[in-house]
Amino acid sequence: MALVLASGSKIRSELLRNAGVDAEVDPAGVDERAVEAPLIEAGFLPEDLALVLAEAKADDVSGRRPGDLVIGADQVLAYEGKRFTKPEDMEAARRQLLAFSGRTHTLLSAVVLSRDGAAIWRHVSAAHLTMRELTPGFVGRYLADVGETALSSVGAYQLEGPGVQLFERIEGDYFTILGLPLLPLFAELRRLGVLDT
Ligand SMILES: Nc1nc2c(ncn2[C@H]2C[C@H](O)[C@@H](COP(=O)(O)OP(=O)(O)OP(=O)(O)O)O2)c(=O)[nH]1
Repeated sequence: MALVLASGSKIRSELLRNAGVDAEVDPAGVDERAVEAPLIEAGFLPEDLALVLAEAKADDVSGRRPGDLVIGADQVLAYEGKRFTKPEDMEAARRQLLAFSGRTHTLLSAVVLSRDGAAIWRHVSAAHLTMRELTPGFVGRYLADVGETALSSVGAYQLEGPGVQLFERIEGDYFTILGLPLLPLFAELRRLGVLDT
């Protein structure tokens, strides 16, 4: 039985590797926008959207890898009742950061374990991040500094990098913010006998 990460996210595979957890990377082939469209229509909450998408990815990969244990994850940003995905381009990233300036947004990170195409464990956690008042000049210099990496994160920042300079307060788990709530995931992997106790 292999442990598999159904994600193309660099940070997610990095977090597992740095934690000494061997997981084979096998990104899911799920059209996230198609999966979520009817759910958004139906008024699903952001945390439920994240869970559904994480489960869709885990089920997609575990369905074609009999017997393997597959980790699916998804992160959604919620702000004033709206859901944000990764910014399309640098201009969208600039607008998004200025809109969040001085306000608090929430990151919801869901993680699901699936085997043989069915979920066996689900978890979602939230973190609340308060940005300090940002000037257009600062945002411009920040984006020039980080470049296109701003587009690989749902909030247009990487907390472990210069993104931390955007914030005045953070409530919640660091790994939830990076996109993979390691502590509850590892507790379940220990319970399943996959990780050493
Ligand atoms: N390095 C870094 N990445 C972050 C941070 N906050 C969010 N992210 C990343 C984690 C995920 O890769 C991405 C959230 O988007 P998704 O959950 O849709 O995952 P993504 O499309 O990247 O990969 P996947 O759908 O799992 O194949 O944002 C951060 O502070 N640092």
